[in-house]
Formats: sequence, C-alpha cells, structure tokens
Amino acid sequence: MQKHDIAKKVKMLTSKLNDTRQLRKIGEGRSKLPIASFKDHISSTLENHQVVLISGETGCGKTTQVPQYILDHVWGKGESCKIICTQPRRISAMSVAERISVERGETVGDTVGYKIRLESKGGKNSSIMFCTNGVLLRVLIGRVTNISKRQRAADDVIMGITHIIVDEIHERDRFSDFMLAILRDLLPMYPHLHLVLMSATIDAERFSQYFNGCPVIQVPGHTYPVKTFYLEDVLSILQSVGDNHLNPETNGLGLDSVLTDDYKSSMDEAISIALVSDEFDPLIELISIEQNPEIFNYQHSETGVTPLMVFARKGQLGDVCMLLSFGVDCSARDHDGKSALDWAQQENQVEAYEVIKKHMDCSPAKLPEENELLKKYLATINPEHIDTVLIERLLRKICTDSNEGAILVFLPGWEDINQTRERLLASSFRDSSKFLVLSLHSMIPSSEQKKVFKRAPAGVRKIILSTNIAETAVTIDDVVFVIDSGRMKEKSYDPYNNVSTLHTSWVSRANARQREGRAGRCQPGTCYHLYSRFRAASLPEFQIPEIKRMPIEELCLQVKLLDPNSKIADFLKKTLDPPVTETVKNAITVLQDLGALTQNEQLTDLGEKLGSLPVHPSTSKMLLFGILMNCLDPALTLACAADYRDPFFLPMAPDERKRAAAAKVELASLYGGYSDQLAVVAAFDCWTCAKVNGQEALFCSKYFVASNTMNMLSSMRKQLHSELTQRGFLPADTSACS
Ligand SMILES: Nc1ncnc2c1ncn2[C@@H]1O[C@H](COP(=O)(O)OP(=O)(O)OP(=O)(O)O)[C@@H](O)[C@H]1O
Repeated sequence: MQKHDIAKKVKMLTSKLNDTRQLRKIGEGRSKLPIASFKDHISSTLENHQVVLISGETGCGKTTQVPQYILDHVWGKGESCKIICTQPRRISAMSVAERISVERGETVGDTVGYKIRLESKGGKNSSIMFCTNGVLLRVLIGRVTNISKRQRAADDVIMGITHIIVDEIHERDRFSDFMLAILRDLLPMYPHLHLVLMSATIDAERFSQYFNGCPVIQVPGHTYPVKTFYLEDVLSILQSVGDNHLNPETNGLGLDSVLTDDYKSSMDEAISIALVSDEFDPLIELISIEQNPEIFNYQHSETGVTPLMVFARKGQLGDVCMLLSFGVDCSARDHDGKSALDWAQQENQVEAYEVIKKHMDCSPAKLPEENELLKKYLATINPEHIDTVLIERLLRKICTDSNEGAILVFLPGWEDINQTRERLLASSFRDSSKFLVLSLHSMIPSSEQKKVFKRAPAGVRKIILSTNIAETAVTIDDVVFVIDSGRMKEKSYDPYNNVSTLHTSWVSRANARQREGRAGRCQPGTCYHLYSRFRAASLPEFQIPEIKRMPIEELCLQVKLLDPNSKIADFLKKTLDPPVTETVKNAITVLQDLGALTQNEQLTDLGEKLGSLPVHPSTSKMLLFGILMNCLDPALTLACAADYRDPFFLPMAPDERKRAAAAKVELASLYGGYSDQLAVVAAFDCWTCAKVNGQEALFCSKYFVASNTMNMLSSMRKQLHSELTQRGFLPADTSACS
C-alpha cells in the first residue's frame, strides 16, 4: 500500500470509530482490556527486538489486540505491513478475524482476512491474515521448495511478510513446536521479519530462552468473575430441587448474603494493604467478626485475590490454618488463574504450601453431606465415562434457575457429543421454540462451526456441545454457563512397541482454567466441573507436548521437504522438546517402506507428492494410487475412516454381537471378500443409497452402523476430495473417476 492510501485508510478508520455508537462502545471495551496499557510498550519493544514474547492469562486481549497494535503503529509511521497470525485451530483463525473486523468497523476480507484449509477471505490486500499453524507451515516449507527450484529473491513469500504472530504456543501442538524450530532458523536470514510469540503464563521463560532470551512482556489476565462448582456441589444443587442455586441473594448454597457494598470495599482495601504493606490485622479482623463463608472466601473485586491467597503468598501459616479450619474454599482462583496453592509455590512458602496441599488431599468435599452424596454417586457410576444423565439434569436445573445465557458443554469427542445430543433431543430439550442444541467439533464444516457464534432468537436457550476446540482463543459472547466434563481425547504413543492410541483422559489444570474462562469472557459466569475437588487437586499442571505423544511420520516428511539435505534426527533435536530417538527411527522406517525416502534418507519424487497432502503419508499414498487405478471413491472412504473411525459399533448382548458380525460379513461379501476394509466401503455406499431413499435409520440399525460416523465420513470425504483437486491431483471435473 502506498503512503497516501495508508493515510486515507487511517483517517477513514478514525472517523468511523468516533462517529459510530456501536464502535465507540466496542472501543471503550478494548481500552479496558489489561493489554491496553501495554500498547506502547509492545510497539517499542518490537522496534528494538526481532522476537518478543507476550505472556498473559486468558482474556487479557492478546489475540484480538496485538495484531491491531502492530498495524496501527506501523501505519502510524506511514508504512505498510503484512502480519500473519497463526492459530492452533480453524475455528479460532476464522472467528478472531471476524471479531477484529467488527472492532474496526469493516467486513472480514478487507484489512483483516483469514486462510484456513479449503477456505479463505481476503488475501493479498489484507494487512492482517489469520491462518492455522498448518497453513503457515506449508508456506514456510513451500518457500524452500520454490527457492531451491530456481527463483529470484523477489519470489520469496517471506520477503513480503513483516510480522509473524504465533498464538497459543503453550498448547504445544506438534505443528507449532515444529514451526518454532523452523522460524528460529529462518530469522537470521530475514532481518526485516519480526516474530511475536504469544502464550499463557506457562513456560514463558523456557520459550524466551529458546529464542535467545528474547524480551517477555507479562500481561495480567482478565475475565469477569466466574463462580465455580465441583461435582460435590453439583450433586447437592441437583438434590435441592426447590432452591435457586443462581439466586444473587444467596451465595450459591443457600446462605443469606451479608456483604454490603461497604463491607466489600473494606475487604478490597484490607486485601490490598496486606499484600502491599504486610499489614494483616485489618483483614484478620474483618474475617473473624463472623465465620461466614461469604467473607472468608471473598475475592477482591478487581484481582480475584482471596484472604487465603494473601496468607499463602506471605507465608502467614497461623492465618492459613485458621482459614482451613473454617472450611475455606482452596480451589478458588484469582483473575490470573492462580490458586492459593499456586501462590504459596510461586513465593516459595514451603510450609504454607504443604499445609494447604495436605488439607486439599484430605478433604475431598466441603461438607459431610456433600461427601456422602459424592461417595454414593461415585459408587454408582464409572467416573471415566460421560454421565449424560447428570449433564441433562444439570442443564435442566440451569434452565430452571436462570432466564438466559448460552450454555457451553465440554465433552471429549464426537461420540459423546452425539450421545448427549440424542439424549437431549429425546426429552423436552427437543422443543426448538425454547432450545437450540448445537454441536462443535473440528471435523464439521466451518459453515456449521460458525453457527455457534450466532445469537439464538429471544426466549431460545442456546446449548453448545463441544470438544476442546472451544477452549482457547474462541469467544462465544453469549456463553454464561460452562459445564466441564473434565475429559478430553488425547493421543499417546509408545515408541518402543510402536503402538499409538487415542483415548479419553482427564484434562490438565491448564485446560480446566481455560474452560472456566469461557464462562466469563463478556459477563460474569458460572462453571460446573463434573469432577470432585479431590480430583481437581490431583490433575497435572499441563499436558505433555504433542510431539512426544504421537508417531511423527508426517513431521519427518515435512523436515525433508523443508531441507532435502538435512538429517531428520538432527533437525528434530532443535525442537523445544525433541521426540525420543526410537520415535524418529520408527517414523523413518515407515517412510522408507512407503517409498517416500530412500534407504539413505533421501526424499523421493513420490515422497514430495505424499507430503503435499494434509493426511498421513500412507493415507496419501492410498489416495494417489486410488487415482492412478481409477478407484478413488473407495479409497476416499477408507482414508476418512482411517483418519476418523470405523463406522461399525459393537452391541453388548451376545446374540446381537453375532448378528453384528454377520451383518459385517454380508456387507463385505457385496464387494466379493471378507476384509474389514471392504465392509467399511460397502457400508458407506449402501448408507448413501439408503439415505437417498429415506431408509437411513433402518439401514443403520440392521447393519449396526453409527449414523453420526457416516455423516462425519461423508463431510470429510468432500473436504479431502477438494484438497486433491486443489493440489492438481484431480481435474476439477472428476466424472471420469469411478
Ligand atoms: N467475538 C467476541 N465478541 C465479544 N467480545 C469479544 C469477542 N472476542 C473477544 N472479545 C472480548 O475481548 C476479550 C479478549 O479476548 P482475546 O481473545 O483477545 O483474549 P486472549 O488474551 O487472547 O485470551 P485467550 O488466550 O483465552 O483467547 C474477551 O475476554 C472478550 O471480552
């Protein structure tokens, strides 16, 4: 963009922001975000350093504001810029681009755009482009391939990028770890390029060291207050049918409020004085007047700090013990997400830490009745399974006790989402004049994903059943209630036996904090964790990095595409947490067996093609062979089933099991064989015909096939087909292929 175009844009934007009421209101909100006071600091640090790390808790404004601060600063100097921001998931790339456009009074695709798999808005003329880590990775790798194939420096795409922002690096997905290693190598070759890393406060120092001790800007977090309940509270809430657990006149468990505004400001002041000047008497006096949970659990109105956090942080052991004897809530967190235990640990208050930890380990529930309820409940269910009955009851209770506010339910995977959905739709939640039940999963098309951001009509309660894709960098602005099942899908890999699994596991504390935060993004909210306080205290602080939990054939192939002369193991050693030698060896063997690498680790032509598709290299090979042999259709079905899951389910009753096995054999025999793969292909083809004829349900029950899985496979097939076309493996018109 030319200088006068920039000046024109800046002028237009300023007058729009001043003249439009809605934009003025949004502007006021933006200026109140914690990150707003760091705007100049961020710009000046970036002027003087090539890499900067911005570390802040959820809701501080990193994702939506930092790209705009950079843009405004560079435009302010009359210069143009191209900022690429990566997100771990498609939904956040898309929704953050939309949000920033709204904040600037524009439509997405103008100044701000996005590019995700198979979909983009804006591009060349957009100054801020959001994309997934995978998309930027391909750009970085493609650049090397193009440069090696000849070309002038002017064709190098990175020359046109001024800033790269990598968001949520603490999530440690394998693409982001890999990309950081590539970027670290590239930076010296591109002195004009600035890199902004953004993370939660976890591991900020490690990331900084990884980038040569780059400066770290710490930003405090911000969410509206979120009231937190654990399983024992939920059981007690559900038992007391008549009480409104959300009534502001009570503290959530039926106690009358004693906190007047004056009392609150005295508590705020006493907490601040204790923290700043180590004067504890005013606080102790206020707490001791009455042993009321509302008082001793009080959270500072701006910081969320509780008396227990103050005493833990300052090592006031006697006062810590006093509060524990009152039955203080140890699980409370301040607005930066820290609990009293975290504070004691951070300030090295060993004794206070030990006392609180021991207390938490020994007191699973707050009250004996709750403890009893919890015991009874845990004796009747398997805590590792999703209790859809409990979720339905809790949803009903929330809807009875409150008039509005969308509800976000975190579940591990598609099957749990569907089971819960089916249960709800078989009850009064089916009434679409009152409820809108939506599903959110990474595999559903982005047009479906977008529906969760739309407000429901007045009087209709929106309920979103989601995996952890709604956990970070996503704001659904009307969500007030979050139900956290505490479970998520996690891949793990044993490199010594070469076995990988996808299983449902407990979330980490970092996940739980993020989930909680989703309830308080735009207004105060409530979060229900469907696990006990005892379980909460024993959750790991964060997940193991993905690169250490998965087979890495895809990454190894990308390493060779990036630099055909490099030794894979040597390159991967440069990552923050390198995979073990055995994992790398296993991956290289697989790639050699596929013909993607030669015995001395050279990339083959086939390997180059396999690496260009966003699926596992062995799946890519099947697809390419499917095209060559004119049998792409079944290969597409198998590719999607391999990536997602087999559509057959196993019934429990022995005679039904026999019928299910016979049904599978019957389907396979339609294609002349006994293989499981043929059964999957036949099931998909027959299901497609049955669907056209309105016989889908009958087919699914007769052949023990999950209709949700079939729908998912159908949508994945379309996506994969478009990928093949986009990369030139298929002509746009594929009627010639079977
Ligand atoms: N789509 C939206 N609608 C309304 N408000 C929004 C929207 N997106 C963001 N906000 C507001 O801006 C705040 C900051 O959001 P942002 O995503 O920038 O935070 P963050 O620091 O990146 O947190 P996280 O890492 O959890 O995403 C939110 O808490 C919310 O109040």
